[in-house]
Amino acid sequence: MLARCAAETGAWLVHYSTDYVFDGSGETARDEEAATGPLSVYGQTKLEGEALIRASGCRHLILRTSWVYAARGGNFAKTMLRLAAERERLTVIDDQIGAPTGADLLADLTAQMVRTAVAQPDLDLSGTYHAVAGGQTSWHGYASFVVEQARRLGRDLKVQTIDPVPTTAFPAPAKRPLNSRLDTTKLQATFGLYLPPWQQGVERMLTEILG
Ligand SMILES: NC(=O)C1=CN([C@@H]2O[C@H](COP(=O)(O)OP(=O)(O)OC[C@H]3O[C@@H](n4cnc5c(N)ncnc54)[C@H](OP(=O)(O)O)[C@@H]3O)[C@@H](O)[C@H]2O)C=CC1
Ligand SMILES: Cc1cn([C@H]2C[C@H](O)[C@@H](COP(=O)(O)OP(=O)(O)O[C@H]3O[C@@H](C)C(=O)[C@@H](O)[C@H]3O)O2)c(=O)[nH]c1=O
Repeated sequence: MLARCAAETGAWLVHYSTDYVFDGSGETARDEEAATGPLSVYGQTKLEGEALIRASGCRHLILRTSWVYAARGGNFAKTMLRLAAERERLTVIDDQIGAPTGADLLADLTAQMVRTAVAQPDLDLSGTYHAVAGGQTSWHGYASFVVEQARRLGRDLKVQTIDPVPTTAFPAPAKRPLNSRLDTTKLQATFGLYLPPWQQGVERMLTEILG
């Protein structure tokens, strides 16, 4: 419906999509042209949303992102902080690889992209872009970084050990992709934007909530 309205009025539509549109095979970063293959209903419906937007003919920016966090609301980092305060031992998956991405970074990117797209209609910047922070890690690497930084910021945590475990040790009703690496070359080259390493944004969020 939003896409139809945007097509009728000539408005731009910004849509946030996900790494979960892919099947997570392999070990290299996927670009926007890579074949999709969602493993879950969530990924499938996100992919269908993308397709409907493209088919509507509206001008759009589809931003595929991953592992989103913010200072407000719930997220994986906050779950880890809570569990690390309660328990001596955590077990965290180390074979799913991706990039934690801050909602603030996404907001900045979106603002810049919309400004450029609207100012230069002849360039036809409508399309799909991978939008994640730089670098990569596992959920285990992410959790370890959060605990280390929280301690640096003076938080007293009970946790002594963070055990790395494979996905198979963490049964979940919805399957998650193992490889969530997204190649952001297109976004950076098209809009001249820099994507900082994921640690920078996570550090900033922790300083905001703990500092
Ligand atoms: N979290 C992640 O790691 C990732 C998320 N995304 C995408 O980002 C988007 C946001 O995800 P996330 O922040 O995790 O989701 P949340 O569930 O945390 O937030 C969804 C927000 O949408 C609002 N909302 C839901 N339904 C409606 C509706 N019918 N009308 C108006 N508002 C509505 C909710 O309002 P209320 O609080 O009032 O219910 C809530 O504020 C989704 O499209 C998701 O697919 C993509 C990649 C990664
Ligand atoms: C709580 C916990 C989770 N985990 C694992 C399970 C899971 O694979 C991973 C992250 O858990 P979450 O439930 O936060 O993950 P999840 O909700 O699947 O996160 C995803 O959300 C959707 C919206 C997206 O689009 C994705 O990009 C991604 O961010 O951490 C552990 O290994 N140990 C733990 O103690």
